Amino acid sequence: MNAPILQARGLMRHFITNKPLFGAPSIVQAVNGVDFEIIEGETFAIVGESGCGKSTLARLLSHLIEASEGSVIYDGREISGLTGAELRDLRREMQFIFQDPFSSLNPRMTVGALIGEPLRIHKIGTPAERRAKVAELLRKVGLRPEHADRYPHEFSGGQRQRIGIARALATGPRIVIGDEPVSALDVSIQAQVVNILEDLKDEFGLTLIIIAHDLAVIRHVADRVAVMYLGEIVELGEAAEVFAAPAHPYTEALLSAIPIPATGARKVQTKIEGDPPNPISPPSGCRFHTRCTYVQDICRTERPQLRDMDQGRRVACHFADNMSLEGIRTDNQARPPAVARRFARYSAARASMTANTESAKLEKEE
Ligand SMILES: Nc1ncnc2c1ncn2[C@@H]1O[C@H](COP(=O)(O)OP(=O)(O)OP(=O)(O)O)[C@@H](O)[C@H]1O
Repeated sequence: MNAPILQARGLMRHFITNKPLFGAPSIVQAVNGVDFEIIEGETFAIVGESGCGKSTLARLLSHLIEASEGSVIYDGREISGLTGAELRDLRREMQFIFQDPFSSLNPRMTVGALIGEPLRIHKIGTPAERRAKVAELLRKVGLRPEHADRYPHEFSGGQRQRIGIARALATGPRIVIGDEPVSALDVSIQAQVVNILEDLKDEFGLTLIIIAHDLAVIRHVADRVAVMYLGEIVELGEAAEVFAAPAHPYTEALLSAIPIPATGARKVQTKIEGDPPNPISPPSGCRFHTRCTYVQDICRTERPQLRDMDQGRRVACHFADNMSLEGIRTDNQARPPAVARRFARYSAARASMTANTESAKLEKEE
């Protein structure tokens, strides 16, 4: 059974901006209290519109920035307390792939130096071993060892992102976080790069966290998906099932904007109008109520909690109930085998976490 490798608990990050609103400093609620766990070996996607807090969440998970409140637990340890060797281990074990392959690679370094740099920083191997590792990684991402002597500008966008992937894999990480890893690339090569990432994930036994504003990018690769709106998670569940039957009106609206592959047409079921509200002054009640087709009075005043529904799904909506999940197969037998396996793994991990939390509570009480 795979255990949770990363957990967010009541995670919050607020920024104080320099632009005062009515004379007082403004506070941007970039991430506003999120709870979830990522299971070792899964591909976990975080999706939502631009500005909803995805990148801030990724930076919190990897301890690149401090949380305002709440905690991140990596492999059973709270990361805010890590220092020295433990912090270096975390940096080695958790690597990033950035959005823009044009600006994220230093143009003055050769590809070999770029891929080998994390090995040098972490003092892994001799120079000869590092060169051999660079050659191996170049092959793994579909490039050639002789490309090590060239410079990033000699490569296409897709090739540069492969170089970024090779660099991320150099230190043998356990978790790779791709922050919009393909959104700067031509649509025709996005799938290639995502597939390489997925293949390498299986080969190296990685846990993959993919951040995307475009659901089409993660549709075929994510095991589970967390949908964010204005700093909060509004829906979380098995990707195949969230895609088949979205329970939150925002997820439904996001999905309706995905082009239908055969025709390129957009399947418009639910309209999502306007831009997301400003996270400096988010709407009261449900943050999505100003754009929700199904809005009711209660949505304007009471904030819905993220609650457990059927089949590991968690949803924050006053009106999401089991009815909206009726399209989902209820018995594990009827699921496609891969989904059934992942679901079993996830349910078992959740059950063990709940049991651990309960026994910790009991110990505390005793
Ligand atoms: N250092 C910062 N100081 C002030 N505000 C910030 C800072 N970093 C992020 N924000 C604000 O926090 C909110 C969330 O930003 P974030 O970059 O995490 O969103 P995102 O979903 O990743 O968006 P995008 O896809 O456009 O990068 C935005 O309103 C952003 O302007």
